[in-house]
Amino acid sequence: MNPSLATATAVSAVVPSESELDYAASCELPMPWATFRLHAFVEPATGKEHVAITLGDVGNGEPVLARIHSECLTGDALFSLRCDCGPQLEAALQKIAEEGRGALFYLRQEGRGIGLVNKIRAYQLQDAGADTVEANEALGFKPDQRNYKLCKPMLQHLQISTLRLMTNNPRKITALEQLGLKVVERVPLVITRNPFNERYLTTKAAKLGHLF
Ligand SMILES: Nc1nc2c(ncn2[C@@H]2O[C@H](COP(=O)(O)OP(=O)(O)OP(=O)(O)O)[C@@H](O)[C@H]2O)c(=O)[nH]1
Ligand SMILES: [Zn+2]
Repeated sequence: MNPSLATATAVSAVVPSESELDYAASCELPMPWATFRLHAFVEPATGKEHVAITLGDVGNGEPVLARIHSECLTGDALFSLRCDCGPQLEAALQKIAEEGRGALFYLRQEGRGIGLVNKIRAYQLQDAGADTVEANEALGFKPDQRNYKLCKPMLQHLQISTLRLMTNNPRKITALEQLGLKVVERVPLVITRNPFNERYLTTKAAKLGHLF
């Protein structure tokens, strides 16, 4: 690689920016199901790094099969059975590969926006009997602190205008529509229950409106 190009790219990633989200770089990402494309973005206000993973021609105007996935280190990377995040991530990438076209947005809003350490505090309260909503509230947080506004510049960058969204969460669709984004279809993403996530999934349906 040309060394002057490497320097220019690295410097541009740290130049202060007033935009909501800056595109940084993209590369090929071979996965077990297909070779996807990985796009990196930086949120100047927080320094958080977000990614989108795409397959096929997502910018051709046709609705895009998409997953907007919130970070869950325990479920996505550490095989935790307390939630359904890891299997949902895998199922979404598999469905996109089956269609040959789609996008997954991996947003760094761990623990429904409260962060990893607070999520572990919430799990500790759940080990003592609280449900997932009560635990957030006991820590002084709303049940769901997430914000999907970063999806807008990511979608614009990828020239995606309409989504067929893989989710069981109707509040996520409402939040996206309030941002002016078009969701033309909800594609369910239901994962097999296990004894460890049973109560969590039941609480999500009863208190957070998830459809299973
Ligand atoms: N605060 C908190 N966050 C959790 C807990 N369990 C999972 N999470 C986080 O919840 C987020 C995923 O939320 P879900 O409700 O499973 O999914 P969703 O994105 O709202 O809905 P789907 O699109 O149907 O998956 C991730 O950021 C996880 O880290 C918990 O008990 N407490
Ligand atoms: Zn999870």
